[in-house]
Amino acid sequence: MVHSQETISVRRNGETLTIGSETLVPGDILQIPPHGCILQCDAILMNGTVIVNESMLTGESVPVTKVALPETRGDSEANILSYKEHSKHILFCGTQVLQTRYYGGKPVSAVVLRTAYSTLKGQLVRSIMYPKPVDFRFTKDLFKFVGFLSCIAAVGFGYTIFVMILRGSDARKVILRSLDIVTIVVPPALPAAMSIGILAAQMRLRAKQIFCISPSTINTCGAINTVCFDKTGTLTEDGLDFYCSRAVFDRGSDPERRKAFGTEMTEFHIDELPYNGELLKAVASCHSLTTIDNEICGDPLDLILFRKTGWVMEETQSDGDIDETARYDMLQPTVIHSPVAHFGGQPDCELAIMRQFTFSSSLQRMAVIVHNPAEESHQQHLYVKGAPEMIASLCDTDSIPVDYADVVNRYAQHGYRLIAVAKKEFRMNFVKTQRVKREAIECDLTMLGLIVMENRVKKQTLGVINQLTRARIRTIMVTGDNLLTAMSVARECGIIRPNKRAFLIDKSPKIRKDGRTQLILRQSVSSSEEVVEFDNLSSPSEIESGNLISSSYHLAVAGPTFAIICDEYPELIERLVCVCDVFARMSPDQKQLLVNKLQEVDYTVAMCGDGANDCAALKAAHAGISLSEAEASIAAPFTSKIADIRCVPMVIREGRAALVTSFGVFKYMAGYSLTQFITIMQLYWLNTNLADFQFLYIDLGLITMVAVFFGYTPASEKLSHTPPPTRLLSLASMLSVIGQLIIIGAFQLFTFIYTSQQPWFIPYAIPVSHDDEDRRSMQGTAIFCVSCFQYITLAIIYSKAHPYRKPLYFNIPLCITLLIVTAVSIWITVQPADFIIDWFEFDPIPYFANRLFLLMIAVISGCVSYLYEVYFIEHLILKRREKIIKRRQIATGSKDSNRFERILLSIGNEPVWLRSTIAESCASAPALDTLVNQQNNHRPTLQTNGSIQTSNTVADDSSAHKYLSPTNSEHTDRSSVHLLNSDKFSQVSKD
Ligand SMILES: Nc1ncnc2c1ncn2[C@@H]1O[C@H](COP(=O)(O)OP(=O)(O)OP(=O)(O)O)[C@@H](O)[C@H]1O
Repeated sequence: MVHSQETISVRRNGETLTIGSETLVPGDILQIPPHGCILQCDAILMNGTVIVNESMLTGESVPVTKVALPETRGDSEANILSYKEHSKHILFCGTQVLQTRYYGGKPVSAVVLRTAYSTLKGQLVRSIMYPKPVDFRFTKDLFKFVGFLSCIAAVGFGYTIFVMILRGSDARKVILRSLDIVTIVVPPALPAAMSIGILAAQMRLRAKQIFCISPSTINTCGAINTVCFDKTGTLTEDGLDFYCSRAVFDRGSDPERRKAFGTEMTEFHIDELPYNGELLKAVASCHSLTTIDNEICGDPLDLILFRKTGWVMEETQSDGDIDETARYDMLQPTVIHSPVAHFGGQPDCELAIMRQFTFSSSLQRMAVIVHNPAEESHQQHLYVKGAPEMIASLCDTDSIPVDYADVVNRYAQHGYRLIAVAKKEFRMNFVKTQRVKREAIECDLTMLGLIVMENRVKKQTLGVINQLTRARIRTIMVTGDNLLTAMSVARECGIIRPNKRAFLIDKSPKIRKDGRTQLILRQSVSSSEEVVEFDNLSSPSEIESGNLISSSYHLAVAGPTFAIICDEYPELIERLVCVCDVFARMSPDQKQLLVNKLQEVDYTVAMCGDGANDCAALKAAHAGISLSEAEASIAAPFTSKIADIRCVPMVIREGRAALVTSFGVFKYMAGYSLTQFITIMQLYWLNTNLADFQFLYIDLGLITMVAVFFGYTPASEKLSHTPPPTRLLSLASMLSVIGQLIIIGAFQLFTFIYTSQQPWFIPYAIPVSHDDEDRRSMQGTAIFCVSCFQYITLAIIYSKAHPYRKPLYFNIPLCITLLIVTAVSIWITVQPADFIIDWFEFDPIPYFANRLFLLMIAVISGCVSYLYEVYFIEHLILKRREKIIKRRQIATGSKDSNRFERILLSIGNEPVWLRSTIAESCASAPALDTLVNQQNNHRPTLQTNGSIQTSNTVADDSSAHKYLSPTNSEHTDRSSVHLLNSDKFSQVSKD
């Protein structure tokens, strides 16, 4: 079965894969489209043929083979491109690596492949690897405008035939001239000219270490109004710091207090840990690290934890005798052991990793089966580590401390990243361990403890988020991490503004009367300790009038609740994505779904991320920006070598500059062709034409040179409040081009008439011979001279692009070109040399005063054009547009508030209003009825200005902070989103 269509869609259905209605069986051959695709379970397929094998159908986990890798090149972009270019077949499929290439200055290691592999495994075919084609209104408008120009060409075509026949021209001349008109009106150089701004922007981005593999996306970036950020590695540092571990101890016979967390341990000491140091053994063995060039590589989290244990990893036969790439074929497992006590001593503990279940974002966990050689041969240990909720759901409830949720929430609400660790012991022989299904053994686990990691916000993050907010670009966090951690980080980095209240939507165990899951809204109380700089963000009146993209509230939601809303409340989803700013515990598919939903409500979305779990969203977004050179960059059109989010405003600024450049070039090219069209129409009336040299001077000297340098004006340093127009066929653009043509046409006509009225005027005589056509006419000479300045005026007018580009004088090559052509045009007009008269086939204007008068006509024409553009188009039309945008933003602001209100109402059909408190405050918690009153006071009400207001009786931030601060003083230096603790807070129902 050969599939040669552009895209293939392969769906998993039970144990089979299908393409459309056809079911794949082993042995089937798939032809992969040039841009590649990801198959469900075992393969990233790149441009080639793949034979379907058994493991692809069953989704079996198979080890990745390491292959020899060629020399790497330093240039990151070249590597990305060559990676894409050369990975023609399959990166890995089944048990074989068919082809592997170097990438991003480093070999594509087994680790990278494994990460991608594990992320993809078990999921439906998600995406084509290459960025999707850009669907942008600008391109559509472009085609429409070219269609409009073709109509004008058709009119000119008809006119030419009519005039030529009227003047008695022969058929050859009629055909030649009428077809000439078509090439004049629809300039063939238009596509090349249009890409100049994009190329210049791409070069500037490259200089800033941002590489773009899909240049057409640059223009789209000019219209970005929403940016989704991944959290870990994007907003926060990639490298985490180990903060502490909290082991679970057995505290005796009281079933209530049997399992409890021990104190915070900043070091792993085997003798201080319960269960014989199982937590340490789990942390040391449960990872997917590998050695490349004698260096341990892999997931940063795994790396930090492994280093913290101080244990040693020995991959198969790492004595140098065996080639690194051949080791995966050997059966001997990787061994990790505790450090040797002294020189020549034996390690206390040695563990062999028999099987690895790699980390998966959707499963939120990874696991290993390990064997201790000192134990009986069939005795195996399973160590699992992952998201606390996920691990808890796989554990025996008896093994989970009662305060588990409290402890997890307390760390999470201060922005710590948590990993839970669990174990299981079982007996199984080696062969079975290789075959056993993951789900079959990852159950009935014993909780070993929590690992707490510090995940600091990058120092550049806050500034960039503020910059985007000032430019009224919406920022959203979409992360796979815990909701409370996400909200804390969102507040710290300014996505949740310090002056705003945050609510989170949660699912309740209750079912509504209509059979849908009941949703509840919880309120988070913000700490006011972090003051985010607003600079000149907005005047208070602007905020009051709702002139900000977001309303006065922030909403947050976690993946599982998001899934329920998608399934059971489809009518809410559109409103939700308009007002919700934090999306946590999102699986890779949900990240992509969110981007799609935002696009459906007409947002132009950029996604910035770094992990394999962001690939789908990076590809789905209008502009995907990858901060990593690993797998994310394959899906994203932009890859920043500098791994922080400063690249986002840079890309948007360059995108805006490129977009306005494309607009400018297009209007310039349209203006030029129509100006020439007007000139030609008049000359055809006389049955003459411009001379070859005149055409050459206009096309090469004036148009091509100007068009080449047009895009070199750098992007403005500041992100302006209003985005550039994205519609080519907007009122302003159309009025500009048409108005300029009327002005240009009027002045040319005046020149034509003026010349023919002069006493020295000699009318054009139609030549007798066809072979040596004499095109010299006085009107032709006069119009040519005036039109040269009109082209220059158009270039000056259309290369202005404040506030998206710097002023024209920053574009030195263009300024020099304009100065040279102006000087040459003055010379040609006022005092042409004999050879110029000869080459340009002038019928010279005899008197200097008249030639000067022509120059004056050109100057007046230029001034009128300039004033028309500046005062009529920019001040009247574009300023009005800005006002309309502002008004719309106000309307959107209140619409968002309305949406928010409606969400509250929809959720609150049977409202359960929840007041946030935590364990410590419960002792002094007010009585239930007090809480009911308080809660009702907190109910948001819609204000006249459309914003939502809660009562002033909300506990002030400082008191909330006093209540909610954890005992450890180190916590206080982190911004916190103080949220309810699900078990301990007082739940207040208003039904
Ligand atoms: N190497 C790992 N081993 C085990 N569990 C992990 C590992 N890395 C992450 N986790 C857990 O799985 C969860 C989901 O991880 P995922 O990579 O999808 O998102 P993230 O890294 O937390 O956030 P982001 O989407 O912002 O990068 C994490 O919150 C963490 O609890």
